[in-house]
Amino acid sequence: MARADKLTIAAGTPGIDLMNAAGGAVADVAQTMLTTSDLPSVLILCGPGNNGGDGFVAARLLHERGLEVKTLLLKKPSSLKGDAALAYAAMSEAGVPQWLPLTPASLKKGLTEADLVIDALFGAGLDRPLEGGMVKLAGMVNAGGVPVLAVDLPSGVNGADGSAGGGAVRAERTVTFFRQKPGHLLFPGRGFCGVVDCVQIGIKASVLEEIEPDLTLNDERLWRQDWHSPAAGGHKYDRGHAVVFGGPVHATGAGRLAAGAALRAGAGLVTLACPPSALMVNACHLTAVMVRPLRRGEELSGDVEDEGSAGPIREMLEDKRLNAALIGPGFGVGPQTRECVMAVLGAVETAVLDADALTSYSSSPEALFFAIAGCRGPVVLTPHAGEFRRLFPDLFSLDKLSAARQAAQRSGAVVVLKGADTVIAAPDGRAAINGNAPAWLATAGSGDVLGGIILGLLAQGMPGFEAAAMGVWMHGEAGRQAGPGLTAEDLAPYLKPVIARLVEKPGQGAHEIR
Ligand SMILES: NC(=O)C1=CN([C@@H]2O[C@H](COP(=O)(O)OP(=O)(O)OC[C@H]3O[C@@H](n4cnc5c(N)ncnc54)[C@H](O)[C@@H]3O)[C@@H](O)[C@H]2O)[C@@H](O)CC1
Ligand SMILES: [K+]
Repeated sequence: MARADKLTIAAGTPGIDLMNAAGGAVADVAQTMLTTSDLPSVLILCGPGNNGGDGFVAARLLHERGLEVKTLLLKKPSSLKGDAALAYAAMSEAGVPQWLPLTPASLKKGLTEADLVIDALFGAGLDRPLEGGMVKLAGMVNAGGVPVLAVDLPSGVNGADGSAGGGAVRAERTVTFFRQKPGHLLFPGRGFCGVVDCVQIGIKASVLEEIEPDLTLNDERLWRQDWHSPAAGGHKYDRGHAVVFGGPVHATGAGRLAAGAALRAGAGLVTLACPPSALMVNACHLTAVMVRPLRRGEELSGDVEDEGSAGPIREMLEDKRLNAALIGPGFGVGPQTRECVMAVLGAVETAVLDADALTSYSSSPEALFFAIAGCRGPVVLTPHAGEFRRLFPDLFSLDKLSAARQAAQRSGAVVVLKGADTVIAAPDGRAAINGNAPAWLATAGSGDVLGGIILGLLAQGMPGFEAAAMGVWMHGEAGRQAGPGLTAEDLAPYLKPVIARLVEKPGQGAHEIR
């Protein structure tokens, strides 16, 4: 954002114009939040930098529009610099009532009188967690029972990574500028933002051509051009033949959920390969998905090395029409699983590794990364936080974005670090943060469906990062469509309307974040 501002200012737009546009947008949203009182009263908390500057602009405009405005300042106006100083001067000139210092006493009184609080304390310039007196003031705002509109970011939230180590102001709405920031999408920051409005203030999208951001919000602009509807004269084999390696008779559901989702996501054919003892139960539940018995030393206990356990997998994958594989869900943890993962990575074009396939490498992650390096096409890892920690113990303490990015670089795989704010990261440094997942998606089997969707997209020939990102997005959309009370079984059918909408919306051009 700092570079976007700088480039815009260098191209001839004065910084104060940007600030006036930003403060104007804040004032507009503030008014939409004030519908009940005849003479609404707005309490504006202004910090020492340009975030405070946006607050001064909003104060001036709301005062000019006849609202009662009260400003509490963290620092004396004489310490203000640049655009913030200009905005303060304009506010004073407009006759906004005299400011007061922000103290627990002035805040307490202000909160009893206000219909709305505008938090313009810290935005993009937050350079450390809130501490001491600031923590107390944020706590008072949060306990005050008055709705809060945050300017750019709720004060205390780090825009770059979503951390909020010292706590933060809890906003009902947040107005941000030009583009959403990671802090609006990543938890815990996201939890403080409320509804986020992203408004345009005169920064041209063309500045991004120079900045070349390698981080985006995960939506169709990222991957739509890499996904194609079936060709009119096409054949099912044009869209790949995916294989899911399923678990033993007591753990068949995960593989079935994944296989069904892969087919629904558009793979031409899907085969579920499972131990012979599990064949009947899978066959009883599946129709369009094919089943195939595959002996893999299942009679041996999980901790016994068995060189031969992966032989049948190798044999099966000699059929080169089987171009994409998923292994891990319900598969079991142990050396046999490692054997099978090695066989898959050595033979198939592209693969998704999930659940037990990841956990089986807890004590030897380097062996997995070595095998990934030897795989012909993209490999996607889909760990949840626990699986991630087992595979990348030293990265777990990092913020989610850095953790996923470093994991992708280290493993050579596309990493989908799952959660309410799933991060998708590629080994080349690109990353996307997902924002469409409803809380209802946190349910048993949901991850198996996600693995299956990504598998289905890979089978169709999509590149790894785009397939993973699109899969995560489709999973979120299906969850939204399925709605409250959903279970994992509901998700695959709800992919149908999601895909229908994508088909109706071909070719994407330049874009603006809403
Ligand atoms: N031209 C521009 O740069 C524009 C900036 N805009 C606004 O400017 C903001 C960024 O302004 P700044 O870079 O001045 O930064 P901020 O105003 O967000 O904060 C910086 C100030 O806060 C202090 N600070 C940081 N963390 C603190 C903490 N934990 N406790 C106490 N003090 C702390 C810093 O020492 C510094 O004085 C954006 O968030 C946005 O609201 C908008 O007006 C649009 C145009
Ligand atoms: K703020």
